[in-house]
Amino acid sequence: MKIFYDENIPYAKEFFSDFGELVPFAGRELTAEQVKEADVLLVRSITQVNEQLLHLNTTLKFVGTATIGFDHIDQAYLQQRGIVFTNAPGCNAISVAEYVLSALMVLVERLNVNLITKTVGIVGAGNTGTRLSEKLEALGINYLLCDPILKKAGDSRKFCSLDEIRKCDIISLHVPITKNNKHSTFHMFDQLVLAELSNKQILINACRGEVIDNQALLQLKKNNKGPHLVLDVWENEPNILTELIPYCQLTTAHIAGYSLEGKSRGTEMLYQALSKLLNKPVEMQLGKILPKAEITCKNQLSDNILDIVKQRIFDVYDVRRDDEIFREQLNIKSFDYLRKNYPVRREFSALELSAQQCWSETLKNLGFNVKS
Ligand SMILES: NC(=O)C1=CN([C@@H]2O[C@H](COP(=O)(O)OP(=O)(O)OC[C@H]3O[C@@H](n4cnc5c(N)ncnc54)[C@H](O)[C@@H]3O)[C@@H](O)[C@H]2O)C=CC1
Ligand SMILES: O=C(O)C(=O)[C@H](O)COP(=O)(O)O
Repeated sequence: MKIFYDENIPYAKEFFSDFGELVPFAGRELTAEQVKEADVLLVRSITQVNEQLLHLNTTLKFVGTATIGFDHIDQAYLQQRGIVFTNAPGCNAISVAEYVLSALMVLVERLNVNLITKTVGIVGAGNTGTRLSEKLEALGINYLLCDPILKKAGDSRKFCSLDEIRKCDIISLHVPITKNNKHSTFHMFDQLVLAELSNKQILINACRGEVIDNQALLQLKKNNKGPHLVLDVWENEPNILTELIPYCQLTTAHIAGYSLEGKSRGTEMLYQALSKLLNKPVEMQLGKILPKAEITCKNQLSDNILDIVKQRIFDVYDVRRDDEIFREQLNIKSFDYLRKNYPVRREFSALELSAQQCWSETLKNLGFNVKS
């Protein structure tokens, strides 16, 4: 069996060697000729999987993307060919939620904001939106959820409209990119919507770049208007609108979901799905492969709970590191290079803390590994 896998899939060898011959490929460069003998194709979000790629292949049985997003997959075509498809729902939801939290902690400092008095509007209450809401709840920060699809499906949580979200102090986007349906998200934040936002609000996009009209955003910012921006994702990646970068408070190369755990969970989920398809026992576990984290905790300088939480968050992940790399290196290295060579980042759960302090419960609820 020939298993073609994107070279950026972590632990592919560990998980898939027993299934057959492994053939790595560069995500944006895979051709129909190369993949024509594949039995299994494992991709990440940058490989377009469609008829154009697969028309020479007659052997493919399984396509897996080690990501939650599947806008790069022509599912109807795969179905028509009888090829089993799976994505990796939730694999990186914690990672994105921790990215957002780290960004909020930076902006609290920089803009002198009292988070406890603010409301965060979460658009999309799926895996990531939910993880984020849980972390905000742990901190006692008010939030609103907008997800008309889950509301209609009978989700018992309280939902609000997008109009209400637009009035929130902080808006964080966690929707898939969709076009031509009732709940399309393409340019959900277009010129008209963006123009309504004030320069006191914060807009965070860590889902898909096309949810915000980037040109309209740039024009607004050039006119000294519009919200504070945290942008992880961009229209037309990897050829992004670099003019927007100086107008962002924080800006990164689509790495919100790139914790080691987040990326590797995607691999593990594909391994589980392929094992099921081939009736093989699930013998490998990510927990046994992941290295022990090396995280240094800085001394906490305050007894204020939010300051303590902020320090522990930055100990594990300070988004300013990625923002600096992006601003300094994007002229020299490509967008894809920065993603491919992303430094190791761990999730809060990788930091073991003792439960002696009164704020331990808060840290535990945020996802830190608190031992009693
Ligand atoms: N920056 C990054 O590294 C990452 C980006 N993503 C992106 O974030 C998106 C969300 O991720 P997950 O929460 O894991 O996906 P998910 O599929 O679990 O949740 C998405 C939610 O959005 C809702 N939704 C769809 N259209 C909507 C609309 N018009 N208004 C409000 N809600 C709507 C859906 O009902 C669903 O509950 C992914 O589709 C992906 O494109 C995901 C992971 C990492
Ligand atoms: O899971 C998703 O959806 C994402 O956006 C991933 O973080 C994308 O990562 P790559 O597949 O582009 O490495």
